[in-house]
Amino acid sequence: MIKEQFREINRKFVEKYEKIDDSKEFYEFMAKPIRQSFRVNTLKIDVKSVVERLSEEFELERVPWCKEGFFVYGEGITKTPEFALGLIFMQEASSMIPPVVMDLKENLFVLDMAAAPGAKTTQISQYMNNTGCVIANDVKYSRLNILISNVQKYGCINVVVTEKDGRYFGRFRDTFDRVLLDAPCSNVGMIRKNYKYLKLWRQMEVEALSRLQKSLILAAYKALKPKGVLVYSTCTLDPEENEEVIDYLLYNTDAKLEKIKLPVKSTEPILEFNGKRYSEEVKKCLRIHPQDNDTEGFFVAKVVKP
Ligand SMILES: C[S@@+](CC[C@H](N)C(=O)[O-])C[C@H]1O[C@@H](n2cnc3c(N)ncnc32)[C@H](O)[C@@H]1O
Repeated sequence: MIKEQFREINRKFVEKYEKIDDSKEFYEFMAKPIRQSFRVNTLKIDVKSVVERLSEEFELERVPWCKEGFFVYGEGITKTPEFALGLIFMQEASSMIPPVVMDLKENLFVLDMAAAPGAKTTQISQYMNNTGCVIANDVKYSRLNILISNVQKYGCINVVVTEKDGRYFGRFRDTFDRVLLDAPCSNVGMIRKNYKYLKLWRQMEVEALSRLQKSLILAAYKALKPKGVLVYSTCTLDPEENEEVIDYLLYNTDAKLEKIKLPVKSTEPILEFNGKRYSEEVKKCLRIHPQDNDTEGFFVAKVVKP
């Protein structure tokens, strides 16, 4: 049984996840290899042309919640000229959601607080049609090369890359029209991609990340303009890194949550965990378990500033 295999690798993980999702499907999908998907880069080409050409070689299936997104079946998509030329970006389907719900349009001032390697930065730039300005920031010098090379490869001329701790941006009060905090997290959603994330998972690390995420989201909210939109996302399923972070923001600021309406299946957000009760408002967040849509596990919250 898959759960028992998981237990052999990381007993504490299974003990905790018995309280989050103990279904057979959860473990089945956690062990199943992830489907490949890509997003068409409409800064360089239209969706129809790419789909027509790639359909000669691959079976494609639309991602229901992202009109430029496709699942791809068959080997070799990263060996195609489309990939080499930056016409498609290999991106996990659930990770396409945050830019889709940011209400992006031309000429906005946007902060992508934790941006490397740039999947969402390039998607944001694309939705702004290369206008306005996107500050794509990451704290890790070693990850900036890949961020910069993706920005160049995908033809994003409205992006400026910075190397700061995300909390630095809190000083720019009421500045950005949109902020994305795609936070560093314990990567439980990525276990499907690589079992190393199961081996590496530690509750102590989850708690440390939760503290970091709370300070990052507070800075992100400070930097947001009134009437602006802040999107918070993680690719993990631990409530301390998801609902608890959003509950913390709601408790400490005047932030409001907006319900995310997309054609995507989801799991009820968690309202109470280990004796901590969260605001009922967190019901508006999107908690995606791997079996919901056969994707990575993912969490998204859409916040607005009055
Ligand atoms: C989930 S990844 C971001 C993925 C990226 N948004 C994308 O779509 O390609 C989280 C990122 O947060 C960065 N990070 C970690 N701590 C940070 C901090 N204090 N401030 C800013 N970025 C941070 C990591 O280096 C990592 O690149």
